[in-house]
Amino acid sequence: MPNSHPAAADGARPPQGPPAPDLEPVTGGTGGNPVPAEGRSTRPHPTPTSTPAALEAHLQVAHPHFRLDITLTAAPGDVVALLGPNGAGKTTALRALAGLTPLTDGHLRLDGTDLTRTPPENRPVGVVFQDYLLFPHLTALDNVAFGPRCQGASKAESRARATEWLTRMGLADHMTARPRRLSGGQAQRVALARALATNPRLLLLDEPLAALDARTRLDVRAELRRHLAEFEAVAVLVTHDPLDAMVLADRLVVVEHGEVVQEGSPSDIARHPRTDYIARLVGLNLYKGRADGHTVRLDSGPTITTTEMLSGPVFVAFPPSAVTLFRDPPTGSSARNHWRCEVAGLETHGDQIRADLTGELPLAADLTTVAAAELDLHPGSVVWATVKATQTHAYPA
Ligand SMILES: Nc1ncnc2c1ncn2[C@@H]1O[C@H](COP(=O)(O)OP(=O)(O)OP(=O)(O)O)[C@@H](O)[C@H]1O
Repeated sequence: MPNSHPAAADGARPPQGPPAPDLEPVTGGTGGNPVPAEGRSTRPHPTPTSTPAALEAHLQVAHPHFRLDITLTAAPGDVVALLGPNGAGKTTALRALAGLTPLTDGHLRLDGTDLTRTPPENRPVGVVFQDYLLFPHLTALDNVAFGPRCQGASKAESRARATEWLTRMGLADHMTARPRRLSGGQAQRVALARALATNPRLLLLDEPLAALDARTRLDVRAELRRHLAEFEAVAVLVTHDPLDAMVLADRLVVVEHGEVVQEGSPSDIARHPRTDYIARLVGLNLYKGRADGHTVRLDSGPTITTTEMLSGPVFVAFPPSAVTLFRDPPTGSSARNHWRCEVAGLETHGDQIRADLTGELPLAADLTTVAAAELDLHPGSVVWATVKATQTHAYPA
């Protein structure tokens, strides 16, 4: 989130004021995105050495109290989502890709061209910022035409390209509207058109749907998915929202504490989470232990019976919906797994109640409001949690 950084220590900031619509063309340009005016140069884009877009980056950034060290690679047409908790370093990574935050070490290659030291305005990169950063005094058309114009296209050619992109985005009737007259979803599409109108080889999107209300978000998410599927170069998006990541991206890269903790397809990550953060994100209870046949002894002591036959270090996961709670120690239950727990908290989760349980095995359990009332659950209640072996999923750690 560019505007939430404690200090623009690297000199990157939103535009100080709108450019004149008939601005003299400046050669180069980061997707027509607002880059620091003082950083503009007249050098053209570096010429790619091969046609297909491919990202290969090792991003190392050292801030006073934070260190980012991640490797990112992407094939042409890939949509990669950087997912992670607050402060994980997602925005820092995105800004490093855009050249807005300099690398302390590492490299960035796009289509085989080394861009490590290329200033932002000379990178073939388009950025959609979280709050879009549209020029408030320019029409939608001029906002989008700004990028091609900066790249040296004539005024007529820039406007023609902007018209084409806005039409593709379903905004033909809003060409002359200024940003304040656009809805959130429309402004998002103008920002996307502005980034795409320069034919970027790398498209960066920072929390692209965060500024939208829930209803608009649903529509814009589906639209954005369509546009990203058509985009033939590399797209990297940053998000907190697992749904956005799963819907929009082919590959997720989960970042925690400035490092990549897991990457893979959305379904692989959902099935095999490797950290607590990811497990919570996809709504699973996750434990680490050592398997010996069908029994997994957790590092914290208790055992879980699973259907998989494994040996050595493993993860075991099961959803909160797989947990059944009893007030008394279960006797007739067919579940092989039962643990004594204490209710630490209760919260509404959709039309269910989610119980946060502590004890020999900390876990989350979902139950209906009727079941919660029958069990007379409240913080401090002692309950027995059971899970069938068939509801667990074990995989090598
Ligand atoms: N210019 C800067 N100077 C010093 N520290 C910075 C700077 N920019 C970011 N940081 C620090 O780097 C860390 C990572 O921040 P970053 O914004 O990249 O995280 P994030 O994953 O995008 O988080 P969020 O989801 O909250 O936006 C934070 O601790 C932040 O305070």
